[in-house]
Parts: sequence; structure tokens; C-alpha cells
Amino acid sequence: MSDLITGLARPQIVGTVICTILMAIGSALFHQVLTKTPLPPKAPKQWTKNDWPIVGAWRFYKRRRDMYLEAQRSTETGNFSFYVGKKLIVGLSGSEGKKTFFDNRELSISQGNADLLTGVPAPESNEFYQLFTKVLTTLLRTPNLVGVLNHFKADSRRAFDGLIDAPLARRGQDWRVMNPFDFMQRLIYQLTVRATGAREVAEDPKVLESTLRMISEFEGRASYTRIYFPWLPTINYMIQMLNGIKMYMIFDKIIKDRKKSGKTVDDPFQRLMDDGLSVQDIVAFEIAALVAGLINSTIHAAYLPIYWATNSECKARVKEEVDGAVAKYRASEDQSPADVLDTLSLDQWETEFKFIDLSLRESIRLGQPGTAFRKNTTNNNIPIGNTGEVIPPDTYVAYLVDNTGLSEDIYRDPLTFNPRRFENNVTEEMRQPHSYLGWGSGRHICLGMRLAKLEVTMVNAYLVSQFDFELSDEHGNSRSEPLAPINRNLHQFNRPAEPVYLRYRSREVSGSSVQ
Ligand code: HEM
Repeated sequence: MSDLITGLARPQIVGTVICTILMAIGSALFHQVLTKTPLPPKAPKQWTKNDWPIVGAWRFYKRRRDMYLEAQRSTETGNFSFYVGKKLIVGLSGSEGKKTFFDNRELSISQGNADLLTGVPAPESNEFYQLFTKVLTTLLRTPNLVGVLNHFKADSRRAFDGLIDAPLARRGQDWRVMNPFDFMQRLIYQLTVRATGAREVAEDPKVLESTLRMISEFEGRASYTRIYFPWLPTINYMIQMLNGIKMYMIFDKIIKDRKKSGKTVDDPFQRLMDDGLSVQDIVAFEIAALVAGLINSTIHAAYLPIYWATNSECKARVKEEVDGAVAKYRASEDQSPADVLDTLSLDQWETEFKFIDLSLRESIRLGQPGTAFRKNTTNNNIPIGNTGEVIPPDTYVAYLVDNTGLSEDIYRDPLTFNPRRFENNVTEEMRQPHSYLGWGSGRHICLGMRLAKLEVTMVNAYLVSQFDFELSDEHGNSRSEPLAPINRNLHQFNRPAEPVYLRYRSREVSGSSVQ
């Protein structure tokens, strides 16, 4: 083996290998240039400002919103075409563009996402997409959610007990400090595994941690280079593949162990096995569901207490709501607030926390940078409403979500966090179709919405029932400077660039516990 390695390391051989790789890349680039199709007739006007040869519109991945707004302003209809590598993308805007994007049944969401959202392993084939959505929908029905509810409560209790046991921020103080994004990520991930996966993962801290790291990497190691050059084996892509193999081995082992021992486990994973799904389909389902479940739910679960901590009216309102539910369902005086929450049914979790729900709705409206994608997979032009323009066959479509979520025509003072806007002051514009895109709109509504709402509500109700919290630095010093604004050029919502901390203390200690 060592001879082989020394042999391969010889300068001539290294040189030959490098030359071969460079020639392969060179000829692929040449092919890319030669085979780029010209703009089809009737496609919206092409936007080429700042384009690079071969690559095309690099700003779409570097400064997406800036490029999009500039391009849409440059055309009469607000629609425009551009190339990313060889891929033709039509950017839609305006009412006709928006209606086409969200209502047209011939535009494929799975193909659009698979090709343009690298990092998120969107189901590539239509058959798998059908299977994925069918299984997810079944798992998130009432009987299955009721089945995992006690695990949700127990996991949440354990996580919050851990917060109580954490060391004090400073001697002589009663504050402790957490990074809400780290805390929520671990807990939300565990709950999502409970709802869609295997107990062997949810209940083994080591496996939970290692799979969480791999699932986070699917998103964190997005390789935009591969969107331009799908054939390029980038390092990030290789790491994603490696993580895919490791996840496969973990799930394959669980399946084999269960089969060998003849043991059946009462969890969603067993349901997939009993339904006869292949190992490949189970693994692909688990990865897709866990990635979809992790990204948005975690970030919003962590942002809610941050928003509340910076807005005294909201903080008072959420406390009132949670304390009200605790008082309403308390069966005996010796029950702690968390004990009471442990007794709530699925229906009570889904109906008693309206302000948390409104806060989530508002957090999503504010935290939805980037574009949604579709692809015209038919052989026909798809008309863009009555504009006279079309989406040609084999073309991708994008819609900048901020065009709606931050529209001053729909939302007054759109950059302010104000959950009450959905409660009172609902304007005529807010009642129009496609005026809120937070959970999707038209033909594609989020299939995980019920799970996400349940998770975010539950973890935040446990938090508010037990703790006072404020923004702080990592040492527990109160923080007064405002958070940096959300980077609207992001492709999707993420943690703030600078870490944000919450200091917290038990409400029993501070004397503000619900009586
Ligand atoms: C706060 C958390 C979440 C937010 C804000 C969110 C948001 C969205 C949005 C905006 C869409 C539509 C995308 C488009 O039109 O292109 C969508 C679709 C989808 N979401 Fe979520 N989502 C969340 C959580 C989840 C979870 C937990 C899961 C699953 C475990 C999930 C699974 C899906 C799926 C499968 C679709 C595609 C639906 C279809 O193809 O019709 N989401 N989500």
C-alpha cells in the first residue's frame, strides 16, 4: 500500500493527473459555452448586467435581492430572463408573474428546488417526490402526532431542566446564558426525529448529535459552484455525499438490528419499514424530512424569544397567554407550570397559544429572504398571465419573496416585528390571494406546517412558563444595542451573522412565576 502511495506521489504522475483534470474541466467549460441555448422567442427580456462569461449571472448567488430588484425594474412587466451557467431562469414579479408562479399547475417545485437550491437534498425524481410528500403527510396526521406528543413533552422538559442545571453566568448573579440558536436547534431536531424518524436516533445523545451535525452540513455546505457546473465534484459536494453514505449506514443498521431481533418499535421509522419502503427510500425520506424540518423551524423557534425580549408589549402578551393557559388547565396547586403543560392535549397545544402563532407568522414574514423556485418541465411555453411573455420549456422560474413579504402596499411599516398586524388592522391588501407567502401559497403549501407550529409553540411555551429572559452578551451582561438587520441578500433565513445570547433565570427565583 505504501509503495502504491509513494509511486503515485512521483512528480511526473502528479503532473499528469493535474493536467488530465485541468483538460477535463477545460473541455467541460468549452462544451458549456458551445451548448448554451440562445434566449427563446417570447421569453422575458434578458438581463445581462454584471454577467460573467460562461458563468452568467453570478450576482444571483452573491447578491440575489439586489440583482433581482434591479433587473425587475429594468423591464416593463417586471419579468426578466438570465442565465446561471447553462440554465435559463425567468424572474417573475408583478401580479401576473406572481399568479403564474403560485397557481400554474405545470410548474414543478421539486425540479426547481433540486437544481437551484444546492445543499438541500430536494427529491430529484418525481416518483420519489410523490412518495416523500405522501409519507410526510401521513406521519403528520392527528393519530401519529398524538402518538409522539408525550415524547415531545418529555424531551422538552429534559432540555429545559438542563437549562436550570447550567452554571451561573457570574458568581453572585442569578442569570444563566444560552445561545438560543444552539439550544433550539438541538431540541427541534430531536422533536423532528420523534415525528419522522427512529427512537434509536432520538434517544441516543451521541447518534442524535452526529446526525444533527450531518443534517446541518447538508445546508451549510451548499455548493453554488455545482449549480453553475453540475458536473464539478466540489469538496462541499463530496462532503455531502460522504454524509449521505454515513446516514445510510446508520439507518441501514437500525433496520437490520430491528429485523434481526424481531423487535418492532412504536415509532414513525417502524411505520416506514412496515409499509415496505426500500432502505434507499427510507434513508432518502429521513434526510429530506430532517433537513426540511431543521432549517426554518429552528431559526424561527430561536428568533421568537429574541423578538419578545426586545419588545416589552409582546413579552407581556406572550407571558399573559402562557400563564393564562397554565392557570386554566392547572388541576392541583402543587403542579408547576411545566407540569401543567405536560398535561395538554394535541388539540390544546394547537388552539391555546394564538399569540405565539401570530409571532411565528410575523417572524416568518420578516425572515424570508431569497427566492422560491419552479421549473417548466413540459414541452410547451407557459404564458405569464396576459403579459404576452412566456416561460419556455425546460426553463426555471424564480420569485423574490420579499416582493410580497416586505411590500409596503400590503404591510404597513413592513420591517417592524408586529404580530398584532394579523389580528387587528388586517387591510384589504392582506386579504388578497398570495399576500402572505410564509407557509407557501397557491398550489404548494408547506406540508410540515403543522409539525413546525407544534414544535415552535411547545418549546416557547415551556420557555416562557419557566423563565424570564433578556438579550445579553455571552457573559450575561445585559445588551441594549439593537440586533443587526437581517441580510436580505441571503438565499434563506439563517442565524444572525453575529452570535446573539439570551440570559435567563427561573421565574420562581425572580418571583414572577404564575400563581
Ligand atoms: C417554520 C418552519 C417552516 C417554514 C417557514 C416553512 C415554509 C415553507 C414554504 C414557504 C414552502 C413553500 C415553498 C415554495 O413555494 O417554493 C414550504 C414547502 C414545504 N415544506 Fe415547509 N416550512 C417550515 C417547516 C417545514 C417542516 C418542519 C417540514 C417537514 C418536516 C416542511 C416540509 C415542506 C415540504 C415537503 C414542502 C413542499 C410542499 C409542496 O411541494 O407542495 N416544512 N415550506
